[in-house]
Parts: sequence; C-alpha cells; structure tokens
Amino acid sequence: MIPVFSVAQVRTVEKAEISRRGSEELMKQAAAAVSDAAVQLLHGEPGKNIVGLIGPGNNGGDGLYALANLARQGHNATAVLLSEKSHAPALEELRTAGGTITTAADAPQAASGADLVIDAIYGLGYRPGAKLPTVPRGVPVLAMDVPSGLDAATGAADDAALPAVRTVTFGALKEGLLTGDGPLLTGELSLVTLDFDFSAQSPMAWLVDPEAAGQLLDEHRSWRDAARHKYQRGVLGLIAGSDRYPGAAQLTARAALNAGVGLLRSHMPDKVQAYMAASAPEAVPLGDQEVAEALSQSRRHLHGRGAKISAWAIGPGLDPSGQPSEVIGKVFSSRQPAVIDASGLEIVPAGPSEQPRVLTPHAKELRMLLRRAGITVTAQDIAEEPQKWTRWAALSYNAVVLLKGPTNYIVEPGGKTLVVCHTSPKLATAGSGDVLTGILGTLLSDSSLTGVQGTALVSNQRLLELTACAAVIHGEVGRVAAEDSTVCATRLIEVLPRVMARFGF
Ligand SMILES: NC(=O)C1=CN([C@@H]2O[C@H](COP(=O)(O)OP(=O)(O)OC[C@H]3O[C@@H](n4cnc5c(N)ncnc54)[C@H](O)[C@@H]3O)[C@@H](O)[C@H]2O)[C@@H](O)CC1
Repeated sequence: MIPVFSVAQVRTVEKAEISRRGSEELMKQAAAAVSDAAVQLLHGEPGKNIVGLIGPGNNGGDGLYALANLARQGHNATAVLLSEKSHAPALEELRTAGGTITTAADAPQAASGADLVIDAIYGLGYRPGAKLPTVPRGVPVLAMDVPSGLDAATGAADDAALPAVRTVTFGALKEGLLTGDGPLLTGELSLVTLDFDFSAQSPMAWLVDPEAAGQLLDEHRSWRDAARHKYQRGVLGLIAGSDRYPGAAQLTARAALNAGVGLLRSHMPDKVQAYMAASAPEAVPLGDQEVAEALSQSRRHLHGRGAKISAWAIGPGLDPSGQPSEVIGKVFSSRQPAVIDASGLEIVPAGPSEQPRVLTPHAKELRMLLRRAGITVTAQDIAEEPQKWTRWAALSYNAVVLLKGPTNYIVEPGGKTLVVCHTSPKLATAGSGDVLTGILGTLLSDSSLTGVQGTALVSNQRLLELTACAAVIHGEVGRVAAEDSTVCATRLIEVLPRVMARFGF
C-alpha cells in the first residue's frame, strides 16, 4: 500500500529535503526518472522527436533537465518556453547537451511533429485559470509530477488541462492525483520517492494498486488451503432478488461462482429461485428455516469448519419497499460478515452493530445512507469531500464503507482510509455493482482470507483490506473486459475467472 499525503504535507517535507540536499540535486533526480520513463514510452527507439512544454517554476526546471538527458542520448529534444521566466542552470544544461530552445509561438508546430510531449508547465504550484497549450490528438503526453491544469490539492482540473498517458510524480502521492478529475488526467501513475522522509507525517489515506492487492491476499493464504473442502473454503449466503428485479440476483450469484466461492446458498422469492436454477445451477436454495438454523449454528461456529454460512451478501435486486423481512433482520443482527449493497442499503439499520459489515454505496446511495442516519448533505458536498462523508457513514453504521466511483474510497469507523483508482470508465454500467458484491462476498466467505475461525469476529482492518482487494479485482476485470470490447455485467462475469487466477485463486 502506498501512502497518500496532502500538498501541505509534501511541501513541508520538500522544504526540509531541499535544505538538506539542495534543490538542484532533487531536480536532477526527478528529471532522470522522467527521462527513463520517456525512453520506456518510446520503446527504447533512438532519434525520436521529444518536445518539452516548459513552465516558469521548478516543474519547468525538472523538464529542462529531463530534455537535456534525452538530448545526450541522441534524441531531438526541444524545449518550448511558455514563460519569460525559466530555470537558468537547467536551460544552460539543455543548450550544452545540444537541445533546441523555442518559445510559445512555436508550440503548435513543435507539438504536431512530436513523438512524445513532456508536460513540465505546472506541477505542485499550479493555481487554477492558466492559459494552457493544446497537444494534438494522438501525441502521447508524459506529465512531470502533476498534469498541468490539475490542482494537486483538490483534484479539480481546468477544462484545458493536459491529459497524460503517464504521470511520474515526485516525493509522494498527492491527494489531488487520486481524487476528482485526478485519475482521469494522470494516466498510468508512478511514484519516485526521491528518498524523502515522511516519517513525521500521517498519511491521509493509502493507495491499493494491483500489486498491493496481490500482496494483501498472499499474506493470508496458507499451503493448507489446498486441502480444504467446499464448506471450509467458504459458504456465501446470498439474499437478493425480487419479482421486480430478478436479474441482479443472478448477476451476483454468477459473479460469486466465477470468483470461485466454495458454495453458494441463495435466499430469494420462488420465481427468482426458478431463474437461478437455470442461470446459476451450482447455487443451492436456502429457505427461511435454513437461515434460522445457520444463524443458530453460527453461535458456535461463525466461520470455517462447522459453519453453515460463513458470510452474507445482501441487497442486489431486493424489493426496496418497506422494512427488512424478519429473516433479513435476523441476519443483520448476527455476527457473521456481510456485504450490503443496492436495496440492502435502504434497510440496513444505522447505529451500533455487532455484525462485521461492508456497505458499498455509490454517491447517491451514500447521501441516502447519511440521510437515514440523520445527516443531510448535498451531492456537491460529497463530490468535494468524499473521504469525509464516507467516514461519517462508516461511523453512523459502524461499518466499513466503500464509496464507489472513478476513485473508490474505503473507510472504516476509526478513519483509516484505503483508495482504489485501478478501474475503467466502462465499468459505469448497470449490474457492475452486483458483480462487485459477488466478488467481495466470495472473499468475505473465505476464512483463510478473513483470518478467523470458530467464533472470533473479523476485524475492521481485515474487512477494509479485503474490500480494497475486491475493488482492485473488479477494476482489473473492467480493464480486461474493456480492452477489445464494450462492457456489460455479463461480460465482466465472463472475464472474472481469468482475473481471479491472476490473483492466485
Ligand atoms: N515536491 C518535490 O519534492 C519536488 C518538486 N520538484 C518540482 O517542483 C515543482 C513545484 O515547483 P514550484 O513550486 O516552482 O511550482 P510549479 O513549477 O508548479 O509552478 C509555479 C510557477 O507557476 C506559476 N503559476 C502557477 N499557476 C499559474 C497560473 N494559473 N497562471 C500563471 N502562472 C501560474 C507561479 O507563479 C510560479 O511561477 C513540483 O511540481 C516538481 O515538479 C522537483 O524539482 C523535485 C522535488
């Protein structure tokens, strides 16, 4: 997991590092990382036309040093100075290295012939409202530290901001790269820490990327898992579906099955159960009486050996009218882990709860959850401070809450926050959330991953981590599915087994 800091925290550490090591050395290290990234983007091919758009501050200085490196390696490196001010020692270095130096008037012509544009106009010091040059469609942009036009503190971007295919950021991940417009503009994001010492700063959040998700999952696996039978592997109880929404239950069920759940038990109206027999024949129906028995047994065995159900997935396609049925009410007051989504969010009780639970709202559902807990917020409030309002929901429901969107915020009541940006815009399609519920339900049903046996409760920390892993897997499924086709939930489910295998399932 990679820590995320505010711009103010980065500035504090940067100041200390500059006084310790000098700004020129830091700039050259930053520049070296970017010239390496440029070579990689150009597949190591020689003699390429590389144009740097250079701003007035240190970001521009970084860009000039990167161009000088590339000129020395034999590329045609051109700096377009967009301001009268530029970093003199770096400009001199570029001249000596044989680079070309031009001014703003030449920008359109230079950029149109470029194989790669390096965006070194503005970084951390950007104030909204600058006039920014345009880069011709199809020319890849490599951003230094922060894409120009993006506010690294808030994640808000100007319309003229420069979308990058890759951003190499320095020192630490800044909040604004991961929130609001940030993930849409950065492209592939990589961090060069420059060995900055952040030990005196508490991160605002932690980014979970595919590598971190893989590590988290591996930490909890044991070689003994290979010998488990289906009940030990995990039994997911799915409470979903209604005459009005029969499809969502099938999508969650098929996602759980394709995610590799040990056994799926389905509690749903008869008509929906009949569809289930056709679309997910592996699922075993679960009646009211059996739910009561499973809950009674769970007083002795919550998970693993001896448990009839090891986790619950509640909500996809449930009839949203009115109160929870008696049986759902009993599950909500049990101590077994649950993921609660969609219509389940309209009936989950607010207030203290013994059940280790994950709520998975999108922004509109988060507003509804907060309203049910007596907190009124606007859509704008949530857009501006997603982490804060997700935390309020986590506190109000004593649950881990995953706010879904281009940036996924996962917050536990104590405030620890994980962020997942590994996603695809094509995931914004009906039924995609039902697939996530199936994946997360499967992870929660696996006692190896939850790390508990007998009657111990799953910790919020573990719930938080598994939720982030499910969000990463879901994002990866979206990316793989979107590679060569449009995306619908059924397509996601088709791709899921391959992606689960990549994560060691
Ligand atoms: N954070 C770090 O640890 C490091 C930072 N370095 C670089 O330093 C950068 C920060 O440098 P600076 O503080 O000089 O900031 P920037 O280089 O981002 O920009 C500051 C300059 O841009 C001008 N400016 C900002 N918004 C404007 C607008 N809307 N219209 C017109 N002019 C505008 C300012 O007046 C100032 O001259 C980082 O982004 C990074 O690239 C690196 O050199 C190495 C290490």
